[in-house]
Amino acid sequence: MEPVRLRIGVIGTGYLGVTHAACMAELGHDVVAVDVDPVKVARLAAGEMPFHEPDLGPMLARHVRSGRLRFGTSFREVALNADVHFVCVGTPQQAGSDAWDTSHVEQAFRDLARHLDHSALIVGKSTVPVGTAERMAALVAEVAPAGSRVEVAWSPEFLREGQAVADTLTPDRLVFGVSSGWAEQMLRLTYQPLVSAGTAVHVTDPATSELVKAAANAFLATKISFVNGLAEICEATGADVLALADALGSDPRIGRRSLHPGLGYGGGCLPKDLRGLHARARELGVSGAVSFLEAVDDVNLRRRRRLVDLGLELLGSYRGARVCVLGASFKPGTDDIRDSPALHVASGIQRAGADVVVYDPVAGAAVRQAYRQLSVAGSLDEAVAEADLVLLLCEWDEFRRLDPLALGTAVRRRNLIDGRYALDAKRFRAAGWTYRA
Ligand SMILES: NC(=O)c1ccc[n+]([C@@H]2O[C@H](COP(=O)([O-])OP(=O)(O)OC[C@H]3O[C@@H](n4cnc5c(N)ncnc54)[C@H](O)[C@@H]3O)[C@@H](O)[C@H]2O)c1
Ligand SMILES: O=c1ccn([C@@H]2O[C@H](COP(=O)(O)OP(=O)(O)O[C@H]3O[C@H](CO)[C@@H](O)[C@H](O)[C@H]3O)[C@@H](O)[C@H]2O)c(=O)[nH]1
Repeated sequence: MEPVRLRIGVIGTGYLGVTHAACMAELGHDVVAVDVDPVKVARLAAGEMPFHEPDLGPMLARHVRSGRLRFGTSFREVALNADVHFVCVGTPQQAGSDAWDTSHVEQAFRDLARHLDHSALIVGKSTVPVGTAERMAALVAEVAPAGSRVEVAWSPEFLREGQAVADTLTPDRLVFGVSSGWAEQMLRLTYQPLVSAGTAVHVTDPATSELVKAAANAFLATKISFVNGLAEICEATGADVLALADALGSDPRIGRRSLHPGLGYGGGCLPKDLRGLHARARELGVSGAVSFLEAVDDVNLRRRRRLVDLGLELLGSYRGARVCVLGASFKPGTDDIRDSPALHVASGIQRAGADVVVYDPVAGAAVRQAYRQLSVAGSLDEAVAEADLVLLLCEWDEFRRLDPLALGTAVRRRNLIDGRYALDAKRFRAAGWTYRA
């Protein structure tokens, strides 16, 4: 089947929206994207990336130059120039509650639908509480101009930051939560090159598709906390958690991926989606059925406290000590510092009286803006100089290559905590380091 050139709208140009918009252009569609942040839109319209994501910059610039990908702030413009719209706005955790804040989603549907006077499909991609698609369909019916035919579907996104382009263009699966054959057909046409290439397509109802996404992230978080709980038993007994994870993960029913122990999960997705699912279950009166999600969250946060305590054990006191934190983003490959475990630990150690200096290969600017109280080094050498304790909290390749001898001459005391099990303990111990993971 020949690829079809569709007119695609993208609402929200954050990590998900920009990736989705550029990849839709890459699949051959004409794309127009809108956001409420005019500064971000101006940068994107000039072909510039507002955040760090490997491989995305050149693709974005190429499609902006060719005119196939456009950015703006006018919902009317998007409504007039597209037939399939993807809503990619943020759904952060509500202040003072575990629930997802869906106000941006509601606003986006409202602002788009009131301009849609033709036949169109609005596809939610944001991660939301189950039942949101149904609510949005009712909202659209209320605000769309009389005579228009606008349908709502939900197709959650599973991309990982740092691999966002590859995950979008070669996903494990596509999930189409639709209420009609027409909506399914529009989504199949949108993703036609991927469907033709054999990507698994799961066609279901919107509510199930919303739950698939929340369940996937809750399951990944559970795997990570499971191995991290065992890491603490290993610490108490001298057992080797990496060997345990390898042996456990080689059972295909369990799998080795997302079973890497360490400081635990952070970012703009896993923490808030786990809590959001639990909060939704509470609203539905079934929270007991997923009560383990609370334990998953507790184990995850316990890892951060445990790391602060471990540093104290090594130093005796944080007062007057210089502590170097390597890595600030929530994982390598991104400058995203939302719910960053590394920065949570860095702030805790600073509050305990240490002089903390943070270094990250790409997230330095974001840290300077959001954590004004932390000092941020411009280079690895500057960060490690005269340190009493080095903490590796995000496993960038630059840190994996650290030479224990060279590092040993830069610091004041050879204390190292490898919060991500990324370094060779034997090499560091042989070079005189007190190494803990
Ligand atoms: N980041 C990821 O890797 C990823 C992957 C899969 C799913 N998701 C989900 O996708 C959604 C977006 O996540 P993100 O990481 O891209 O968030 P983000 O904060 O990076 O981006 C959200 C964008 O939406 C814009 N926005 C807010 N309200 C708007 C409105 N009414 N109209 C238009 N634009 C609006 C914001 O200005 C911002 O640019 C969330 O639900 C998230 O859980 C994210
Ligand atoms: O074995 C592992 C794997 C990950 N992590 C940590 O877990 C967090 C999340 O990692 P990852 O899942 O790779 O990153 P995200 O980009 O947050 O992606 C998750 O969240 C996205 C947003 O919903 C989903 O689309 C993805 O499928 C889902 O993997 C990071 O802090 C990692 O350091 C571990 O500690 N151990």
